[in-house]
Amino acid sequence: MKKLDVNEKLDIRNILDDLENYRPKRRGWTWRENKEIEMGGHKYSDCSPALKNSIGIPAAVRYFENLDPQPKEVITTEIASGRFEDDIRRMRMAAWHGADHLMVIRTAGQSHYDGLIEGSPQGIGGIPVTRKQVRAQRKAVDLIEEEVGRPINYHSYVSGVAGPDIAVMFAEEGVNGAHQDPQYNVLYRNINMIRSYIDAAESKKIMVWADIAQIDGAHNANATARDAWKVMPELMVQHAINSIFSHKVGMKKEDICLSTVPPSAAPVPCIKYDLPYAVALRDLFDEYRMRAQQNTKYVTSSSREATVTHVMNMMISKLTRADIQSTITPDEGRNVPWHMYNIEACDTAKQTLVGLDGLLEMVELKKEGYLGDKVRELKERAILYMEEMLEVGGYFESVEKGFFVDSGMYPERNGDGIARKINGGIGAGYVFERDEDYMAPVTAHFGYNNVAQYDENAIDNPSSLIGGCTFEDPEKIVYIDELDENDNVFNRLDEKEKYRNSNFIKPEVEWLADGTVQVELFLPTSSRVAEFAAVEFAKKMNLQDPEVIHVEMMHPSEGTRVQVKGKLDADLDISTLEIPPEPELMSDEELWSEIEKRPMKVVAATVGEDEHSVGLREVIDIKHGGIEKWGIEVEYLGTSCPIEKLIDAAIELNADAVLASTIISHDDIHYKNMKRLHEYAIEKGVRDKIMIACGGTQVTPEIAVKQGVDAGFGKTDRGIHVATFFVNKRKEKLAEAEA
Ligand SMILES: Cc1ncc(COP(=O)(O)O)c(/C=N/CC[C@H](N)C(=O)O)c1O
Repeated sequence: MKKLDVNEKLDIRNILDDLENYRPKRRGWTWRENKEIEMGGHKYSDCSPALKNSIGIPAAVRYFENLDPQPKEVITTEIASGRFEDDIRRMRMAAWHGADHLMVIRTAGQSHYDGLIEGSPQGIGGIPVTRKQVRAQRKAVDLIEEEVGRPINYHSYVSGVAGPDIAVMFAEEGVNGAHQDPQYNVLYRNINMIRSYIDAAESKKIMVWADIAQIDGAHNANATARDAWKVMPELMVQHAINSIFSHKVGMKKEDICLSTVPPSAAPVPCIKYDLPYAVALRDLFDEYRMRAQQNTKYVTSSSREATVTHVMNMMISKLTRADIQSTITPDEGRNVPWHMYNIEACDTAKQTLVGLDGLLEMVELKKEGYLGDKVRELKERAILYMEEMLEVGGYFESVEKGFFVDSGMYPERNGDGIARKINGGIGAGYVFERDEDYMAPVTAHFGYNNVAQYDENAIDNPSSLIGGCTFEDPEKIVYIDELDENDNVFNRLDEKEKYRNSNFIKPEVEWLADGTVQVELFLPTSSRVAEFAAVEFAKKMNLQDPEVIHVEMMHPSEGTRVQVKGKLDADLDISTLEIPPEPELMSDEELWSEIEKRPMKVVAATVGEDEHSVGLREVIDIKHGGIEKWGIEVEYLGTSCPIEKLIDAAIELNADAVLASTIISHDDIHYKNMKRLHEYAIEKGVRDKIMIACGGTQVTPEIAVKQGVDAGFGKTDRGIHVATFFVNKRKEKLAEAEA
């Protein structure tokens, strides 16, 4: 497979080529290396080696030459739009933003499929996890990890009625991580508990063979409980059940990850619940891995609010321990996640974890007082819970009695837990004892397997009886390409061919050319009215199927913030765009040495009858990277400065340049002022000695230059642009003078 070129989009058809013969490069999970690193002149204590290619957070790009340190925690993003071919593109974006754990949500209800599904049907709320789609994504991720320079863990779920089948396929396809917790089947998918535990033993043994890291399902109780913090005692019990069960099946403790969610969120005083719980959990399970999941229970349609909740969740991770920091997209409360929000979540995780680097070298958790007492109390509640489970006869009986997800905080009970019958649920009665002569010639098979009846020497290697099973001999895998001639990736690719690797683009949020855009409005009316008004405005903007996705009251009558999504039925041929060349910007070092070598003086003012000063001050002052930052001397004449005064001052001070700002643009007065500056400098006989640069929020550089001045600067230009221009222009004039 050709390596990815950063300037070329991932070619999905290439990925699909010869998929039958793709074999995974490796098995097993990869943890990040945690070491002290030095980057950009800073020392980091809790980070891991940087990437070969990556995109730092916006501040890194703008102020720190893309300084992009990677926290020691593995960072997860959950991706599954329903079209795996579009998920692959998002995976590449997420990897560049620091994700090295790509978790693929399964399509709605896949837990109830009683066998593997094949081909590439489109999913709902996730992708149908099929061999072809897993293989295509793992193959693509091989290329993506080459591009960013770090192994990436590919992950999905081993659960549901076809759990063991999924486990075998994951082992064959080189999947690196999986959720596996029989309690999930029982409580949330009503699959028979005996069946679930038998399947789990088989699945876990297969995962052990494949070195697949396991994540449990305790977080689901958080999401399901009435008040999430009320299930803290039982969450520790759930973790214990799945962890020790997994270990007894043969799983290494460092591959057993507890999926732990800070259970509460503001406006509840969340750290008072979340921190004691996080400490208690890590005290009890110090030999296991922590997979810190972010709170999804109290997420609303406000992506800002979700982000703040997630930052507080990561404060908990940093104050205690997280081996995996799993991110939830901040828009989870309103959409199936969009590209941009997966990336926001990754950036939030990276920014927070790196920003809190070294926290525990400066801050210590109190063992006594409120925290110590709560930690102890939670542990006691958990132990009592387990003791009562034993009293009633064990796990199955306690589930039947509705122990789990009761809305009371144990030992308080409200009797509203999720009860399941030991002999009820899907798959009940479908567990059979293996016959005396039962034998399966396969690797990593749990339980009774009478291999000896055929060959005493094959007991530890049953598949040697058939020359190896699919684990040893992947040629034995039966690869099915497609089953449905309509619902498959090839049809979807054809449908969007116009926009694949072409000059045509359309806006999108999750699928190529899906046309979806989001508009943000402030409407000076009540929330109820704003909701309906926003839809009308969206229609006026030619958006089809407009739908309000977020309403936030600023005041009952003064105003409302509304976000609307809709489809824009328009595309663009980018080859028709007139894109001016990017200005070459000089680096700080170059500018400092140029001005040190040859000082520069500039006279600046806001000209005409214009009192605006902020923009010009931003371009001058050191504070926000103004031209004084590089040693340029500026004589500032203030606002409403006559044209003549500005040029006369430049002459008197023997200045190299004049910098004029004009915000007011009525009747094109800003361009008239520029023309006047140019002409007056000629009248005074100094035009060739003085550089003239003019700027303002309404200035279009190309039009400014037509007035005779040397350069125009618009609203996106900053001090660096002006300083670079002055230095380069002066060099040009000196060269002309010497010629
Ligand atoms: C132990 C277990 N098995 C299977 C599934 C999913 O399985 P179906 O949806 O196909 O039933 C889940 C789901 N958890 C939610 C993911 C969450 N966003 C997370 O990051 O953990 C699970 O926890």
